[in-house]
Formats: sequence, C-alpha cells, structure tokens
Amino acid sequence: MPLGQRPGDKSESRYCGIETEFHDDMPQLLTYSLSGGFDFVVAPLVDPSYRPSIRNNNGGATILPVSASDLVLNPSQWSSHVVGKISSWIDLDSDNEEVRLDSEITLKQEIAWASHLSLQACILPAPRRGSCGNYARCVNQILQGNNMQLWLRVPLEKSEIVDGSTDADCDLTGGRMLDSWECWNTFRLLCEHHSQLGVALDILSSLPCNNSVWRWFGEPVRAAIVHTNSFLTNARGYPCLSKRHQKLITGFFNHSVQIVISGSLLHNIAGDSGDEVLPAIDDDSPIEALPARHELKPYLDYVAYLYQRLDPLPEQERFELGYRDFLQSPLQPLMDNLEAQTYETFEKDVVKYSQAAEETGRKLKVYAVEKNPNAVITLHSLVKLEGWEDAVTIISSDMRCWNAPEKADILVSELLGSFGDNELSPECLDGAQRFLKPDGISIPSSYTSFLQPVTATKLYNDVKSHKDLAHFETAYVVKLHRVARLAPTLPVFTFAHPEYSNKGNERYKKLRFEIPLDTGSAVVHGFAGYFDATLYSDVHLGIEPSTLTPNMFSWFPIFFPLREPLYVPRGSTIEVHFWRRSGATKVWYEWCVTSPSTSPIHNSNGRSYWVGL
Ligand SMILES: C[S@@+](CC[C@H](N)C(=O)[O-])C[C@H]1O[C@@H](n2cnc3c(N)ncnc32)[C@H](O)[C@@H]1O
Repeated sequence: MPLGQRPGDKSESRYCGIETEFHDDMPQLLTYSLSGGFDFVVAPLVDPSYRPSIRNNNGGATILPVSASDLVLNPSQWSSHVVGKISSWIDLDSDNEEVRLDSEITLKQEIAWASHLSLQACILPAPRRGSCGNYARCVNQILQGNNMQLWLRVPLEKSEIVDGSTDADCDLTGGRMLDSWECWNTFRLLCEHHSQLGVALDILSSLPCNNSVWRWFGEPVRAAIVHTNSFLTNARGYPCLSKRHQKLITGFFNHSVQIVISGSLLHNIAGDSGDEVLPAIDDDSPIEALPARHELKPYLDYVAYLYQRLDPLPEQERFELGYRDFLQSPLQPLMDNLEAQTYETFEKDVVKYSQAAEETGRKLKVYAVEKNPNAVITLHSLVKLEGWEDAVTIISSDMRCWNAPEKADILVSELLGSFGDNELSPECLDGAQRFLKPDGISIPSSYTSFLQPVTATKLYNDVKSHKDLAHFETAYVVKLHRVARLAPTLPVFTFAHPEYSNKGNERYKKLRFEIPLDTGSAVVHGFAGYFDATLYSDVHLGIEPSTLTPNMFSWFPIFFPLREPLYVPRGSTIEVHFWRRSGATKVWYEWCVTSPSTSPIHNSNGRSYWVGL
C-alpha cells in the first residue's frame, strides 16, 4: 500500500518496505508484512546457519535451505514484494580460507536463487573491512552475467578520519570511525561503476553533518534502511524523527529512494489492540488472511505521514519530471533551423518575456531579423494577426550580414544557451552591432557562465553506455536531479554588448573549487554549467542556482562530463581549466582538471563537440 497519493509522483519512493529475519514460512511473513501496510519485505532467502563446507563434510549434496519454495508465490509477487537479503555472515576477504570459500559459494548460490525467483534486487551485506577486493571481484563477476540490481549496504555514519588511520584492513564495525562513503567508493571503483550496483544506506540515530550527507544524493542510493532506534518519542508515546532526520527522509522521497524500516518495536504505545484482520495480497494468492496489526506499523505510519505532508509537486516540476537526468544535445539555432514545436515551447515561457517587456510610451519601429526561413513565414502570420504591419518589418537574413537601412537605438536578442554564450550569441551580436547607434544599447547587455563540480553517477553511466570517447567530450543540456553539488558555482566567461574592443571571443579561465572539509571525500563526474544575464541595468535573468529566475523553463543546466570520475580526497581543492576556442566554421570548449589529479584535455580542437558558426 503506497505511502500516499502525491500528484505526479510515480517514483519508487512511494513504497516502504520492512527488513525481516530469516523465516521459513515466507508466505506467512509476507502476508503479515503486506497486510500491515508495508509494500515489500527485505528478507534473507537462505537459512543463516547454512555453510556449504559443512554440507560437503557431511558428504551429501543437500538442497539449499531456502525460506520458501518458488512455487508459493507467483513470479510477479516475488518480484514486486521481495528484496533478497544476502546472508550477513559472509566475509569474502576473511583470512580464513574456509570462511572465504564458503562465503563465495553462498553469495553465488543466493544470487542464483534470487534470479530464479525473479527478484529485482538483493541487498549485499556491508564489507567487513576496508580492504574488500575479493568481495568486489565476486560481485563484479556476478554483475557481468545477471540483470539483478545489487545494493551494497553501508552505514550513513560520521566521517571523521582518525589521524594516522589507514583504510586497509580496518574493521568498519570496530572502534575507529571511517567514512563509509570511502568504502562504497572503493567497492564501486573495483566494479568499474557498474550501473546495476547501487547503495542501501543504514540510517542510524546520529547523522553526519549536512555536507557529508548530501554528497550521497549524486550516488545511486536505492534504499534507506531506517532503524527503529533512530526514532524519537513524541508526547503521546508515538515514534517520530528529529528535524534533521525528517529533512533527510524528505530528500530520499524526492530522489526516488525507497524507505525500509528495520529493527524491533521500541515504543510502547498504549491502546494499540493489534487485533485487526486485513486481506491477503490478492485474490488468487495462496496466502490466507491473518490477524495483522504489524508491530512496526507506527513507524510506517510516521513515514507515511512525512510523505503525505510533502507539498504537491509544482506544475512546472511535474511538466519537467520526464526530463530529469535525461541527457539532451544542446540546440544549435545558428547552424540548424529550429522546428515549430521548439518555438512553441519557448513561447510558453512567459517569465522570460515579461522580464524584458518595457512600456516605453514611445512609437516604436522594429526590424525583426531572423535567419530561419521557416520561422520567417510564422513571423509574417504573427505580425498580420497582431496588426503590427506599421511597426514591424520582418527581415529574412542572418544578422551578421544584413545591411540595415538605418541605425538602431536598441538591439534586443534572444540567443542565449544554458551556458550563456554556447549558442554563439557573442559572434552573432558582434556581427549585428554595426547597425547600432554609437550610444545604442543591447538587451541583454552582458551574460556570464558559471560552473560547479557535481557527483552525478546516473549521468556518468548514461554517457559511458555509448562506449566511445566522443560522448565523454560533449556537453549536454539536462534537468539535473540526482546530483550532488559539491561546491558553490564560480563565474567562467563574461561577454558584454556592444563590444568595441578587439579582444575577440576566445577565452580561458582557471577555476579553483574548495570542497568544504566536512563533506569528506567525494567523486566528481563532471561540471554543471549555468548562465546569468543582465538584460539592462539591474534587470537580470538566469539559471545560476543562487540567483535563478523563478518559474522559467526555457533553459536546463548544461553538463560537461569527465572521461574518468575524479576522486577528490577530503579537504581537497579542484582545479579546472576551461577554454572557449574558435575557428573559421565553429566554436568549441575544451576542459581539463589539474588537481587533485590530472585528466586529459577534453575535446581537443573541438574533435568531439562544437557549435557551428
Ligand atoms: C532562442 S531562439 C529565439 C526564440 C524566440 N525568442 C521565441 O520565443 O520563439 C533564437 C532565434 O534566433 C535565430 N537566430 C540565431 N542566430 C541568428 C542570426 N545570426 N541571425 C538571425 N537570426 C538568428 C534563430 O533562428 C532562432 O529563431
């Protein structure tokens, strides 16, 4: 039973699961959990006392002691209501060879059984030590030949590094406090960022600082396992969460992370009779109705309350849902001719036009210069429709080569891309300023691009799926959602108009991003880009996050990927170089990183991505 109705939210985060112990009557366990309101169980599939070597020592091939025959549920019930929990005793990096071998056999058997049952995902136990090479090798091997999602369990815990400690062979459950993100990062590096490898975060009573927590939102976190001991008690004795926990859970809802309740009942709620009878999962199910007041229902109710309390998604967000983290090629309005439906989308963005609208009280004479012959036809119809024939003259020409019959007071243009100058506004306006009076002005009068480093596993995997260099050296327009912004933006290139100096439009900028110390270490998959434009005087318009113009949807951010994810140790500075370069027929960007490690120069000579002049 989903947590509630939220218009537009079709994401996984509507569902809440429960972690259970091994139970040899899976149908009963499932009925109890589902009729208690949970949507799925995270359950061990095999008896935890099972050890392959003991079976072998006994000399007989016994069958795997599983929690239930596959026949007790149909495949769609298994798939939608059960997430497999791999035996937590396994230790693939143990010094004890027997434990190690038993662990490997068990892991493979359990995943094979889970695949047979059609489960969508299994949760892997947290690595027991910092050095987890053999565990990762086995998981990586499984990932090569299986469609199953594997979610590595890691605690969301404090990230202070004890002086002098090393990662190697440090017991994660022991006294020294390690950053659990490091453990995850090592594991996924060993597994080459496999797209089916995700994270299940254990949420405990204490939370690390905000920066450390929020870096997880760029990682493939699939489940948040909230322990009953992280709940506080309200005045009526019911479970509730601290403000910080509430904010975190809301963040999970917004990022399609499923909540799983784990642990035992720690709240003594007076008056809960527990004698309700609820129906079984569906009519043709073999599962019988049972007395079903689940003892952890108060925790579920509280999570549902947090979900239902969320504001409805604003209409714009709903409209943009399908674009979230979806890579698009930037438009090339100069080289290509835009289509009617692209213009239609632009024109729906009222905010963009109202920012520039001005009541002059003067009679205006307008030359509308458009190089797209198809758009020119539309413009003629529009002028007729509006009765503007006396005021507007339509010119079908490229502004760079049109010979204006008279000079203008104001040059109004709309040539900006997500990164400001990336649709070649500088080149077009330089060409057009010939027909501006010496004291004439341009709207916009200037624009600046901005960049910031981001963790964006989903985008990285999407770029990587093309299996070529060119896609790693291309900029994409994308509605960023599952990303962690690791530092405030920094300005990159500024262009002002009219521009009478001869400095040209090539640019170079070196940027240094300081990652806050309390973030801990992080990984950078690329750089998010934005722009801010000064239209005139103090009127601005843009998508730079700290100053963005509300309710505007014409521009999503731009994303410049890195060929290899950049590991950024705690307290590091990221040094990035960006170039805007041009040739006879094209303009392009090149970029690289020189600290904390060095990347190749991306898109050298515009070999992979360029904008046509
Ligand atoms: C971003 S669109 C403007 C959309 C328009 N404001 C609307 O809402 O429909 C940029 C327009 O400028 C035109 N354009 C780009 N470069 C040009 C140039 N050098 N000369 C004339 N028109 C140009 C494109 O064909 C396109 O129609």
